[in-house]
Amino acid sequence: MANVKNQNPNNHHKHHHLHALLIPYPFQGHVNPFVHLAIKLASQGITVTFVNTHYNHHQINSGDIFAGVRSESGLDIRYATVSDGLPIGFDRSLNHDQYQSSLLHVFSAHVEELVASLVGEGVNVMIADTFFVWPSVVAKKFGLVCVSFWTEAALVFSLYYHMDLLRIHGHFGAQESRGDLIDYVPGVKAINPKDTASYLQETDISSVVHQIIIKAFEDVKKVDFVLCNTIHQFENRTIQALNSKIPFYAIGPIIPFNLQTGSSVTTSLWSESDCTQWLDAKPDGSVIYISFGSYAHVTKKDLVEIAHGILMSKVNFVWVVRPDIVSSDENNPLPEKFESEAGDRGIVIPWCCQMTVLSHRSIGGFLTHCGWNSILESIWCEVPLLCFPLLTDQVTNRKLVVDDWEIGMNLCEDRGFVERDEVKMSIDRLMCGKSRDEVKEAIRRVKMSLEGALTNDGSSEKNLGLFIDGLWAKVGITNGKA
Ligand SMILES: O=c1ccn([C@@H]2O[C@H](COP(=O)(O)OP(=O)(O)O[C@H]3O[C@H](CO)[C@@H](O)[C@H](O)[C@H]3O)[C@@H](O)[C@H]2O)c(=O)[nH]1
Repeated sequence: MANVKNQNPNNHHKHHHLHALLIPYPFQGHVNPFVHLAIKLASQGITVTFVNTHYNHHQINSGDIFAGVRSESGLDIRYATVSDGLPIGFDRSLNHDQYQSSLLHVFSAHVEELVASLVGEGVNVMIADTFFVWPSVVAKKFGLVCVSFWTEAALVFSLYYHMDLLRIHGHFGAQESRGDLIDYVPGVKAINPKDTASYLQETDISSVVHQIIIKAFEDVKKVDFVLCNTIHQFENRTIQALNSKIPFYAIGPIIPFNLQTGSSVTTSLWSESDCTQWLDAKPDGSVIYISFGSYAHVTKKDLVEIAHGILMSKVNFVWVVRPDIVSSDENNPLPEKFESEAGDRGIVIPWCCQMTVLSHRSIGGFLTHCGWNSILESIWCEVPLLCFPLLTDQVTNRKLVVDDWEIGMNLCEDRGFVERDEVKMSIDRLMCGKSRDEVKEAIRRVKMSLEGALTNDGSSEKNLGLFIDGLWAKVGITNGKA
């Protein structure tokens, strides 16, 4: 299995034992990197207990998701489930705010019960998603070292971390937000407020998501370590500045490499369609892959414009149209004759194994909502991006991809206005325009940085080592062994 190393027999800490409890925010874009972090840590000889919610466990429908990895590679990864506070049949997509409220107010009580039952098994570290509002409290209660895992870019972390500064300057939480550049956040080069996470741009900051973010970023100031799914080379200054406040380790990219070598952990919350045979029949680089991730909704109006733009462009496509992409009570959001008009040029599927699709030789572009995992996976597969950010960090990720790294293009210049002619033109530009070669070249360079970070003396591998040393030191102290 790629990226999985054997336990190091010379580990100078062999007399102790680390056992980490990993608790992802229960969304696909968080579960995926947590699963691969679990494998990474277990490959370093750490015992891991991975926690899925009952609901996600039920959706994944594959029993103990680590059974295969355990038997093939002997990694000590255990699996536990916990209630998110709602019945399994509850429609979490349709009732987003109730779901988030349950995670905000109820989830920690269930987590505490689980942790209480596991401390007897030697759990001494908790690695929880930064979006949770309770990690430092729960960790303290059970005497665990507390680690926060941030599954987005360090830039986004830094802006949330400095919300108080943004507030003082009137860039967050003001009745009328300022439009001038934000040029005072340590380690962050001047940024247009329009490029910050959508939640930072909203004037009403009383929503449940705002309550979560505000509380979560108070809590993260009390944890022992932060891990981030980025690389030093991408966000050097931002990471350095954060490091002066909190031990912050860039250990990315954490993506499903194992899919390329056959051994895998099932994480998909929807069942996957296999389109490999269809892709096999298409010429190299001729297909655009389209997906808007697992979380965001798209309006029917925008979806219809995109559909027409795709038809007009004449390129081949694979389009993931999640069953709830508009809303789970809207069954068929695409224009009536879309699939028949597309004919053999394209397929529409509810979900797929994204890494398998992206790494197929026929894929030449990715129309994406700019979820952070999608960006890392696309870079890894050297697939240029067409950006259609919808909300949250996706807005900032677009800036990184298009303006800073130049590895992608905008779908629409005005984010609020999607129009079929512009969609067609953008798809054509990405797939066969003059600037395509430059974008391809840039993405190759960025991919090299990602690869470099993962070599033995690469920055992410070094940071992982430093983090684990830090864990040992902390566990030693909390165990009174120093
Ligand atoms: O058909 C599909 C579509 C997606 N994926 C996978 O699902 C994950 C999606 O993650 P991401 O691209 O980050 O998007 P979201 O699901 O939208 O993720 C949420 O979480 C991310 C960070 O954790 C944020 O960057 C996003 O904005 C937020 O919406 C990726 O690993 C994809 O490989 C599949 O396997 N099959």
